[in-house]
Amino acid sequence: MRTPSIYSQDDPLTEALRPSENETEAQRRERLQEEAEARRVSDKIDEQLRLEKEMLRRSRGDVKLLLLGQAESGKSTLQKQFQLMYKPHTLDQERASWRAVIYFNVVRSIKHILSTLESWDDYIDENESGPSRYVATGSPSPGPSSPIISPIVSPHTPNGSASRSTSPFHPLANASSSKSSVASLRRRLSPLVSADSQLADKLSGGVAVSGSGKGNVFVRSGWQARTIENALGRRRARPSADFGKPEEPVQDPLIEEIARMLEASKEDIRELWAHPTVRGLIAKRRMKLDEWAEFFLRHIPRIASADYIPTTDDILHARIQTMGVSEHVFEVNIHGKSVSWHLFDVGGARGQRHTWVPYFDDANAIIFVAPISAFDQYLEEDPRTNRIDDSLQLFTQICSNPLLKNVHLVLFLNKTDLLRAKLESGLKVRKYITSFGDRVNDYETVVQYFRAHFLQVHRRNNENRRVLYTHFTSVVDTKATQRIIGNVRDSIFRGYLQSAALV
Ligand SMILES: Nc1nc2c(ncn2[C@@H]2O[C@H](COP(=O)(O)OP(=O)(O)OP(=O)(O)O)[C@@H](O)[C@H]2O)c(=O)[nH]1
Ligand SMILES: [Mg+2]
Repeated sequence: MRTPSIYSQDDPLTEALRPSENETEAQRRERLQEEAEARRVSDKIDEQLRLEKEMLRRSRGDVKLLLLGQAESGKSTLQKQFQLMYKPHTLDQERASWRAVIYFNVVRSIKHILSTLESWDDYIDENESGPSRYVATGSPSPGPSSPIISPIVSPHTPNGSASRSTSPFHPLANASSSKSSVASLRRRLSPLVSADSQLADKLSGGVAVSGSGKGNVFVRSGWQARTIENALGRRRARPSADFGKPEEPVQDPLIEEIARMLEASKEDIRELWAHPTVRGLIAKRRMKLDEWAEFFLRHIPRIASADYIPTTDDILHARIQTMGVSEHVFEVNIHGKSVSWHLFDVGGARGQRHTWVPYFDDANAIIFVAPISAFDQYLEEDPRTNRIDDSLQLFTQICSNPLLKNVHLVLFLNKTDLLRAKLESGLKVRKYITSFGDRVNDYETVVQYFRAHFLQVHRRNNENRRVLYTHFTSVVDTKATQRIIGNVRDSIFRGYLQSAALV
């Protein structure tokens, strides 16, 4: 009896390949061997096809969520909140790496304070006097083309410091007694300040990015593992029982040196921060500090201590610009079913926005983050453009983009904590946005005013009659943000199931 063969009875090819009647025993063994090999290869191909199909099916089931918005709007901070919610142990593992970013934020802030003080000192030396009106430096600028709101052109120079005012209310006018103390603080802090560029190089891997604003440091996805640990070429071995515990601080020589300098300068930094001249400049808004600068300088005794490990709150306040697009994957449990969510956190500066487009094709949802505290701020990349107006223009582009017409759209009107603080400190919206007019300058009126502008943009660019979900947020507030993330997750998933049912 013949050994079962892979050849079928009715197939013409099989018929052609059928072994001859007078096949020898050796030929038969060889043929069976070849058939077994062919079967093995065929099974392997089948298995590969099956796996590919399964992967395709699974990837079709994944949710792709883009975080969009201008630079400093809070996208990466929101991403950290997702990480905290769905992969908290990974934040613990990278906790020590954030020390370098926070040191960098502190050093840059001190540098900014000292250089602003220097520019006012120069003014004092020149001993000018004149009308108390801000004048924008550089060539006269017409402002952005067709703004959506009516912002006033920036009164500030691109580096964020006020242009030289000739105000008789000069904040240093009565501060000559503290002037020498500023000079000695500057001298004592100069070694720390000059470490700024080395720190920047360490974080960015020496990559300078043009056309993206401040000249701040950009980092690519996964920098925590690459830049700090790989720079050392080693990672501290940990017993497996320690898995998931906070990472041991990595002994990077530069970071340790800066930690030492910070500890030695702790008192000087505290003194500089509390200095009446600095207080005066800040109160009179002649010195504008980044939000994170205020947060970290307030906590300097803790941050400058030798055994400092960043808290979760510190990590949420740390500032580092995103370069390109970085993907974060989370397993999200919905109704007992685990679904992979791919979160794409993008760089929001103008020079980075072209990198978003390849991700538009298969996005399911967008969270557009707009910082509504920024009504008195201007783009670093283009100091003529009011930041709220830039957000509205960007939101118009997103709402009207044909590639995104079926995407579930969520709007975060963010930094409401900072907005509230600005309004409470007496800052007037109409000073920066003339169309605000004589409305009441309180929190509720202002947030509804900005919300109405975003809703109007959406209404005017809404052929598909999709719903816009809006939330007032402060994404550094973990408890409130996690509740909102829960809501957003459910609404995105409902929208996602509906669109899947239509396919
Ligand atoms: N107080 C306060 N600070 C916030 C809020 N959202 C973000 N921040 C801070 O604002 C800074 C900028 O936030 P990021 O999340 O880095 O901004 P981004 O949108 O990712 O910026 P790019 O990566 O440049 O596009 C960080 O220092 C955050 O801690 C908020 O709601 N309130
Ligand atoms: Mg970012």
